[in-house]
Amino acid sequence: MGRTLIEKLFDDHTVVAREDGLRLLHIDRHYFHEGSFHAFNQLRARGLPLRRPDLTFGYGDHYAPTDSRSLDGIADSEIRGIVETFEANARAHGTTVQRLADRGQGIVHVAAPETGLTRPGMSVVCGDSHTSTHGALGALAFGIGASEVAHVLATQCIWQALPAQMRVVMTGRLGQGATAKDLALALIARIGTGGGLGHAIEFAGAAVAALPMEARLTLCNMAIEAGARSGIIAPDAITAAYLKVSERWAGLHSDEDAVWAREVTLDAGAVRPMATWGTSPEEAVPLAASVPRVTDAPDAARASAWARSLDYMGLLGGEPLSSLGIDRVFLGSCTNGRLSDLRAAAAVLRGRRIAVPMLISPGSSEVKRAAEAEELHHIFQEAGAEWRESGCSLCVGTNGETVPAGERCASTSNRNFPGRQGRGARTHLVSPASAAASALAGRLVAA
Ligand SMILES: CC(C)[C@H](C(=O)O)[C@@H](O)C(=O)O
Ligand code: SF4
Repeated sequence: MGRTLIEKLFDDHTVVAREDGLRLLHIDRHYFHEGSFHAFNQLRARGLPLRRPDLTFGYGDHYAPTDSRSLDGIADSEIRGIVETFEANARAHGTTVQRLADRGQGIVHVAAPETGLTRPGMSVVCGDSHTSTHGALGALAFGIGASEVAHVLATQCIWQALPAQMRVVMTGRLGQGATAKDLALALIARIGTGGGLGHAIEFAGAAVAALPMEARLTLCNMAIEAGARSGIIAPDAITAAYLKVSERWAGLHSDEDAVWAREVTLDAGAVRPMATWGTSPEEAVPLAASVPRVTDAPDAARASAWARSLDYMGLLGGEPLSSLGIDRVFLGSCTNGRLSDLRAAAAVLRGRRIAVPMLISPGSSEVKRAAEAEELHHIFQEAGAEWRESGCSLCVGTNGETVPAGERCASTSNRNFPGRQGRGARTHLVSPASAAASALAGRLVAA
């Protein structure tokens, strides 16, 4: 029987296979950020050394201030303490670490792939759900919990069950003005945030094959919002060009006769620029459409979820999205903080002035340097936007940057749960081009 790419990578990394189906997998890359301090505490409590400092890489991202690159620039002593602990743990265990002022600093899911650390065929884990991003490079990549992080620190291995295999085939060519972010939102709107639960998703089809690498990273990043723990795309010539290598990774693809527990087909040509209207990534519609009414809900469960979402978002239902005034815009995050994302926004903003505040945080310090080399920052600043340093920033607000309660924010990040960008903040997830167009209009619109 044929195997899927994920099944092959599981087999390749299996050290021990237990009778109950659990496998002990060897981990090729373990990335960590400030949030992994619990795991380092567990390691210390048990008096264990770090098994493979050479395969463990730290990135300061969640608590990174975007207005300064020095620890002293962090006014909040609790936040400063978390960043200090992160750096101290890396130092104590001799890992590579990207601190605030280091050239390689950035959001782990942006900075690690761009330096070629994540490669096809590898197993990659991080104590962070969006580790699925790295699957865009043909790696078996998934987020793990704190006690699992401790296990990896101590053994460089992890026990895992093989997930069910799901294939999402995206046919045709991406529609006019639509991006990988819109593809992801359209998929999640269709299958729901539980659509990929218990599954690893392989993205395939002509529309996926045509996506540049940064767009693939965006797509796999959002696999977790569809409920899956992993997203993966078979490596090809685009992967090789991105990594600047000539390999072709023979065998790193699903066999023709592989068996899929679930298959979904999406016509990419029909996908339009999307936005979320509610408090779940599945509550998304085309920007040209209207907010749904509770009475449109397909079932009673959805009707009550929608009612709660509309209430939190300050909406009645029925409003055209383009009539919704916004208070601010965030461009950044591990979903859409890469150079191509900044270019897409700059193309919309060039020579124009924004109507509402816009904060731009590049996904990594390298993205920042590359954008400045192209003078994108001048376009942003002349448009009136704030050009900041790299970090998770307004995606999650753990660095202290938040959206004030009641404000509506068009954001290129990946989550819109209540309070995600700050207590009472109202998030509308969009692509970089739509975020820029919305900043100009002061309303939610497509470019
Ligand atoms: C803080 C971290 C563990 C969390 C995650 O797992 O994804 C964060 O990155 C997020 O996006 O919510
Ligand atoms: S940018 Fe957002 S989604 Fe990505 S790792 Fe940071 S907090 Fe999580």
